[in-house]
Amino acid sequence: MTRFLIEGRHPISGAIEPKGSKNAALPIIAATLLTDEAVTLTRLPDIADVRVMANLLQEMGATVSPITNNRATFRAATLRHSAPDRALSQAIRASFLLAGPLLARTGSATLPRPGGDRIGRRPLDAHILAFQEMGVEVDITSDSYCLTAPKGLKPADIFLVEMSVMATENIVMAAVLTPGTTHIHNAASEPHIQDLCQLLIAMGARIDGVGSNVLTIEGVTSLHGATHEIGPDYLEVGSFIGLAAATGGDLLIRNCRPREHRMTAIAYGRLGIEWEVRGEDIYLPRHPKLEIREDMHGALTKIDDGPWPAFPADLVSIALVVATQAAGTILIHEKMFESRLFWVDKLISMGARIILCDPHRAVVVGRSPLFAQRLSSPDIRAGMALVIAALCAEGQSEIQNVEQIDRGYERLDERLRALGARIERAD
Ligand SMILES: CC(=O)N[C@H]1[C@@H](OP(=O)(O)OP(=O)(O)OC[C@H]2O[C@@H](n3ccc(=O)[nH]c3=O)[C@H](O)[C@@H]2O)O[C@H](CO)[C@@H](O)[C@@H]1O
Ligand SMILES: C=C(OP(=O)(O)O)C(=O)O
Repeated sequence: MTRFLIEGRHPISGAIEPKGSKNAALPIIAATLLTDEAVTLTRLPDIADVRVMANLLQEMGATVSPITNNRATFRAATLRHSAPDRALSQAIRASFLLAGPLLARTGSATLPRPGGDRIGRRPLDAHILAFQEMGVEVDITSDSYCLTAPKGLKPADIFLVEMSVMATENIVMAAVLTPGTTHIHNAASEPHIQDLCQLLIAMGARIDGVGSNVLTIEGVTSLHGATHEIGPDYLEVGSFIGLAAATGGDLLIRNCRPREHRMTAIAYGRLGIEWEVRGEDIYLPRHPKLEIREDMHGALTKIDDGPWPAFPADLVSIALVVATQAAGTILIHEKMFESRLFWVDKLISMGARIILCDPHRAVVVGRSPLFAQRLSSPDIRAGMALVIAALCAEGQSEIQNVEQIDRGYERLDERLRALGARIERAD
């Protein structure tokens, strides 16, 4: 089990560039199955989840070049089967994104229950119900989903039962090769969904409404190869902003699409964090003292999450750890995942003053001096939040199960060392 050894209380300083978005790269790799031609991806994050997804494609018969300088080429000239490897599928949530492209290309897909972060129930109902509207026959057992479209996929006027990110992506990928017009209402619209749609359009797909909650897809008979640059990971950017602010550092984040951070600026503003937009860069000055901003009339403020463009669920753990370093009191309300906040007991063991009211709400009383601890990373974002806590804490902390962090952040230790952090990797 890989560990990080972190010595706290050394502010970071310097410049960093975000890697490509994990949550864009994963559906985009799945989308390369929609053509028999080559698709080249640049700014592809070299992270564990991407390698698992690439292995899943290879095992089905696609060729995948090694990832070199964040660039790789995928080609699914022929496919040997449509039942992705069980063990690999169970390692990542995004394996279920193979369902849409496999149904469109081969008329069938057999997948186990996917893996990924254990942060709540994480239903797949929105995917399955929408596939059924497209004519897919579904056989669900306790641990697998067998999907078949014996008469081919049919276009549909779909209203998703919830604004699910991966369900939207799966249905878009199924619909681009389905003759006729498919509408997806109540579609999710996160930057990674927009990124997937841009790749599909570059491959010849016809999609209207990108970035909105209603997508209209005119099916085409075939898609062709393309070269596509993946967008910067706004979750990595939000994590770096939180890390720099909490440790009292200053940071220039290059080439990070500041327009994708307007809601994060509002939420982080409640923690006293402010930054300058410099073209495509964000400059975060040193914040000698973070102070939680009260709402009008001195009311206690809150940070809560929701589907885009609301504050992203994947930044809730980061906001929570930053709040422990800001003077004042704040409610953190995680509305989407039932079990995402349970890791706060680890922060409490480091000295943080937090009341976990119920699985969705935590009250943080800030400015706690944190003390080093030996901790295990429960999921990607809580793992990153623990790294931030350790960088703020007095003494040397050990964070175990770094494999979770490596799923989503490329070479985090090396990149933070370049900013002055005292962090080492150990086996
Ligand atoms: C590979 C990938 O892209 N994973 C992301 C994707 O997961 P994923 O696509 O699995 O997440 P979903 O959008 O389906 O749902 C996330 C959670 O939010 C709940 N929900 C969703 C929509 C809604 O309107 N109301 C509601 O309560 C769902 O029941 C679920 O518990 O989106 C999540 C939500 O942004 C992110 O945390 C994950 O990092
Ligand atoms: C929840 C996350 O990822 P996944 O959906 O891949 O488990 C995440 O990126 O924070």
